[in-house]
Amino acid sequence: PGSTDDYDYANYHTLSEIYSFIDLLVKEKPKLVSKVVIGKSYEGHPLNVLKFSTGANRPGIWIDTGIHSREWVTQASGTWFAKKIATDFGRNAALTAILFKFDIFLEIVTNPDGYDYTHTTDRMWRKTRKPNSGSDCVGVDPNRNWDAFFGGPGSSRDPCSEIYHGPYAHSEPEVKAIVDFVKSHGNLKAFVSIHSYSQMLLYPYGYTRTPCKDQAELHEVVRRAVIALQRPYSTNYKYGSIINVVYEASGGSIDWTYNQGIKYSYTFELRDTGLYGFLLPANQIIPTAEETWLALMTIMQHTKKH
Ligand SMILES: O=C(NO)N[C@@H](Cc1ccccc1)C(=O)O
Ligand SMILES: [Zn+2]
Repeated sequence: PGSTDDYDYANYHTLSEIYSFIDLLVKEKPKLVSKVVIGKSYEGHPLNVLKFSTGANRPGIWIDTGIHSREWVTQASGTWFAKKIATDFGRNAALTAILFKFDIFLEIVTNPDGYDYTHTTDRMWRKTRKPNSGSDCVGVDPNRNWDAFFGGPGSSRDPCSEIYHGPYAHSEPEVKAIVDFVKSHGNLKAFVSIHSYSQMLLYPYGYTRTPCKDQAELHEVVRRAVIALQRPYSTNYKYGSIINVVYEASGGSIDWTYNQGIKYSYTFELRDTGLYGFLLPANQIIPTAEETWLALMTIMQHTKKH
């Protein structure tokens, strides 16, 4: 399309269509939006991060979608978030205030090789697409590859497993690129990783039942975020720590970011609760993105106040 106004937010798109959207948004809003390439995927696709910034040396808020490639409503929601931020800046007081205090970094296609593969070959692909030496099975679970109790329970050493943790922590270029970005930026105040499905809003830890030190505060934030999310379409979310609400999982991204000192580390599990699962109908993209945005605004406003 000639403009991001004409992009079809109510449909799923290919990798190249999303890359074109990203470049178009940067072209339309050069003062607010820029593209930061934080690395390359195994197959050589650029790891594109949209940066929304109103000035230099701001603390940052990170949002990633699509780390698991089959979770298509997340990349679609990420695209909608990008347009929402660009549209609301200067119009919505709360979002404008957030952007005067924080940069927002949004990685829409966090696993491009896997995403392309779900379009061409296997719609249900979850992992990266790097071959595993000594195995016919391809790919590592990018949400088990982080240096947070790496290789622990709730991950697998079997390259054929959907939760294979990889040969070593940060072995996957898609993960290493974010790790390096987080470390080099050095001033991220919130880190949100968006998955589907189950309708849950989660905070650390996944690898231990020991409550994280900020558990009370994080729980209060997600409680309020879920209430905000519920308003438009009465979508009900469960919330709490990963291990309590979902299952034990080691090597997860937000456990690592939390241990890096990024207190406001959260994972979303978007719609639905299993009726369609990963194959969520396209007509639910916009409602899902709209309700999720309300929860994200709650999280970002809390981050701004503390
Ligand atoms: O993949 C999904 N849902 O998409 N479930 C997540 C659950 C989770 C979330 C956060 C940290 C660890 C584990 C997973 O990676 O297994
Ligand atoms: Zn996932």
